[in-house]
Amino acid sequence: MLKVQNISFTYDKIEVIKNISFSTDKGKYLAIVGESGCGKSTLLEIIYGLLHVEKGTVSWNDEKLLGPNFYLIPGEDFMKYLPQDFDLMPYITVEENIGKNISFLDENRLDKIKKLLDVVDMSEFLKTKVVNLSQGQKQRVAIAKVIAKEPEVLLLDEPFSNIDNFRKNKLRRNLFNYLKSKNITLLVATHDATDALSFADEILVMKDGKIIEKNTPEKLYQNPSNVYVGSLFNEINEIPSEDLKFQNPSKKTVLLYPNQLKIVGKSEIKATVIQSYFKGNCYLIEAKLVDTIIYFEHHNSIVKGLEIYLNIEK
Ligand SMILES: Nc1ncnc2c1ncn2[C@@H]1O[C@H](COP(=O)(O)OP(=O)(O)OP(=O)(O)O)[C@@H](O)[C@H]1O
Repeated sequence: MLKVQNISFTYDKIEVIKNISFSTDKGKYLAIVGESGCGKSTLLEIIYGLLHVEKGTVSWNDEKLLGPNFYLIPGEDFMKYLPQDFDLMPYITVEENIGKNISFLDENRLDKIKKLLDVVDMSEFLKTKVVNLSQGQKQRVAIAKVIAKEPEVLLLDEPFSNIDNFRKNKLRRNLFNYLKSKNITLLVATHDATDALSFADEILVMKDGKIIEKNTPEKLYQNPSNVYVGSLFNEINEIPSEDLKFQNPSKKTVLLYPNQLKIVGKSEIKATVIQSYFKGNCYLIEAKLVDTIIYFEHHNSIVKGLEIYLNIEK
């Protein structure tokens, strides 16, 4: 089990990690999400041992990790970290880069390199020098290199930030399934809702250096505690309960995803259409409900100014 207890960290007198505690079990994938600057990368750097913390501890299987003041080379042997600015050696080949993390004594060295390149869909670049790759291709090689050592714990910071959508879906399916099959404990800092919702065992939500939620993807998505949490996964509406004609509401506002509002022939909820945005599988309709701008999904675009009636889908 990876355990983080009461960690705080300060950059230039500004506290950017504020008394954080959490744990995650071996073989689990914990996604770390939150707005830019909330402290995701700093947290990963602390866990890996790049940053020294005055307060708090990080432990793996009940053994306390000692941090950068105790090691000349940062990082623990059983752990690997892929930062946002992945470091590869540009003037050697993809094979040689990945090979740096596999022993020369390993009889299956080349097979292992090929298998890793298969995971990241880069097989045809085995003999290519890294300098001749695109940013997205470099990122895929960096992922292959970091998993080559089969660490017990893997920390990834925005691992698919340079990968196009066309390739991203296949890549993350391959990678997350591969890591699961190896029982590698995974922490991923990400802005991508799919990385977290579709693959993580649990999601940790950060805001201003603190953890504000930790739960399964289903529970977080279906019952977001506030608009900040919901908006990390999807467009979300925060609508005054009275505008939705709720009788004796328990809360002043209600959080609803766009697919939870449906146009009906007649209802008590009347809104005026402002704009329609094509989303591929549907249109996202922007409308005004009393004084609130709301968004809902519809199969057609709707002309500006039209008055429509809405119902809430359970
Ligand atoms: N080297 C540094 N010196 C001073 N402040 C820093 C340094 N690195 C990060 N910070 C600050 O620490 C806070 C947390 O930064 P961090 O990079 O951990 O956020 P993040 O959630 O990973 O952001 P992003 O999603 O944009 O990568 C930010 O306010 C940032 O400005």
